[in-house]
Amino acid sequence: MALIIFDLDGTLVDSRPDLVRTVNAAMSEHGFASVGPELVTPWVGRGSRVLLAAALRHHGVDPQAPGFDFEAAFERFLYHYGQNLTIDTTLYPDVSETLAQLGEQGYELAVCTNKPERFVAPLLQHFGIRDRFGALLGGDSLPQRKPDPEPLLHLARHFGERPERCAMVGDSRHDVEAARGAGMPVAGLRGGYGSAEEFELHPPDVLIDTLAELPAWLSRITIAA
Ligand SMILES: O=C(O)COP(=O)(O)O
Ligand SMILES: [Mg+2]
Repeated sequence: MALIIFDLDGTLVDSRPDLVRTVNAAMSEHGFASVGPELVTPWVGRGSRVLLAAALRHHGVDPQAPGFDFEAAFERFLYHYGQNLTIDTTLYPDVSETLAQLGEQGYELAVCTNKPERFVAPLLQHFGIRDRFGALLGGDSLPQRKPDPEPLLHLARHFGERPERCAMVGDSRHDVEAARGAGMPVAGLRGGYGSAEEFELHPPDVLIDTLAELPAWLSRITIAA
């Protein structure tokens, strides 16, 4: 048995439109105008606090300024996040089929995302793929989050697997860095939220354009179920 760990945003789902909605709804409470996906996308990937802080900085607010109540702003941000979770978010092509195929092949599957934990199961449930995964980790589930390797190592321990018998699949450098730190092979999905240059600087073991390419890669490396 082997474990495949999936990133969520930019890997299983394209949540960009709803993340833009969330940012804009939260910023409108501070009186700021809407911004587009080209600005918001690079802010995503290191968790919601980093996303909110980037949005505030863009609008000229120092999130660490002594007079600014970041925790209150974050609570409102999470409220809007929950309200805008599945409006325009889509499942990427081939995701359902590939997860089903990998499950049938005997792989354990898990999600490791920097998205807040409370939104992970509802989002997967919305697309009917929640039950494919034996474990879900969000960005606030542990003290560490990607690119720290600990969440991946935590999942490996949870399933009783050695890291070299696990694999990571993600769309950003944070996924590659976390996998490298954990000693796990990693597949990089092109076309997610990470830029092409990111994968040049942080190359995964394989670059794929769709999850449908995963089973062939997995059968080539040594973690075969
Ligand atoms: O919420 C984020 O920062 C990104 O989440 P991801 O780790 O699923 O890409
Ligand atoms: Mg991602």
